[in-house]
Amino acid sequence: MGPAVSAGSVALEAVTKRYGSEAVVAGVSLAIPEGEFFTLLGPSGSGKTTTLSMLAGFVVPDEGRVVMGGRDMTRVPPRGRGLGMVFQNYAIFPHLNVAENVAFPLTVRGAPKPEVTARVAEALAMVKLTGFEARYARQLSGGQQQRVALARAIVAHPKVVLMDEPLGALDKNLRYHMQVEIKEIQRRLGMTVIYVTHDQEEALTMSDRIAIMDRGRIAQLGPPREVYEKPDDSFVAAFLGEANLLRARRDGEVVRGPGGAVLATSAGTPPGGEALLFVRPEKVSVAAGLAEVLPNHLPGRVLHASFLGNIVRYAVEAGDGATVLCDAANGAGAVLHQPGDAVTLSWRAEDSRLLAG
Ligand SMILES: Nc1ncnc2c1ncn2[C@@H]1O[C@H](COP(=O)(O)OP(=O)(O)OP(=O)(O)O)[C@@H](O)[C@H]1O
Repeated sequence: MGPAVSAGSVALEAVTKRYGSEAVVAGVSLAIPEGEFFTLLGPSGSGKTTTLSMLAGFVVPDEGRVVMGGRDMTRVPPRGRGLGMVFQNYAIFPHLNVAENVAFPLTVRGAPKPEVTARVAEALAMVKLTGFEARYARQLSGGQQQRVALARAIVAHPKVVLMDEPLGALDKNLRYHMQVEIKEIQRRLGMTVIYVTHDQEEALTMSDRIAIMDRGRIAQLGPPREVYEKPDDSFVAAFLGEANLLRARRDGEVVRGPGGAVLATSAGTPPGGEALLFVRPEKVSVAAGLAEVLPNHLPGRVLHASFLGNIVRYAVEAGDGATVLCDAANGAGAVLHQPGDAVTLSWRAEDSRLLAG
């Protein structure tokens, strides 16, 4: 006997999908343990939906295997996979009321009526739609319709739920509420959720791990904080939030940045002399005046100051035409620098990384 395989585990093994000669998913391998909230994040066209569709069974890979709960599912049709699904355009049925919509996955397989009634009530309670049983889609807000879709996805207690931009059509506040609700339901039921989004904040707040996709491949995979703070390359750094990527070069033992300033970094050793120094805007502090030039101190001049409420974002010219973005918290007693002011930028070595140029 091999090791026990949890029913909710999901794996892709070297999966490739081509349309014509183009591989839109190119040799992707993933192993997702049961109960994980796993997100595929990436720009438009990077292969997220195609990857999810291969998990769902709507698309059959040209190469590789799809494995669920230890079973090869590569050629099993969607119905046979026992998954819950919430897709942005997988709308609820207009001719069925809320209770009938939610009951659908159970009624198609002929579940006994008392069980259907009990499960529908339970699922509607979870998405906070008790009392809405008799309504139709046209009598529901966008957020309520998405909740119905969510209730329908979980009603049969699937081990794995796939979600493709389920909150894409909702406004910001509603989106936030639904994010919290989805997370809560996922934890409560111990479901594996595989989630597709191109919204970086959503990915960061909801996920246990994120795979960042770039042109059909996984550029980086890890917990939110790791991919945000320790990007492996400039694509990941720039895609996930704001990033300063300053031209830098190795000069013997030291790294020099804009204006020849000596910069210490914690990690990253690209082979060549040319490199990019990565540091997030919120890790850069801005002080008035010109300080002594030490490692990780750059003299500069404020180009713009954008007041965003809780933070002030500065664009600072820092020599050799480099512009550095710095986010300063608008906390108690915060001093606002003005365009034209001479300032000194600084950050901790461990908050910066040297990436391939
Ligand atoms: N049926 C198809 N025939 C041909 N090309 C396709 C087909 N489906 C997807 N593609 C192409 O595959 C690439 C990946 O598409 P996919 O929908 O997986 O990307 P995505 O990352 O989900 O993008 P988005 O965020 O825009 O939904 C795109 O270039 C797309 O045009």
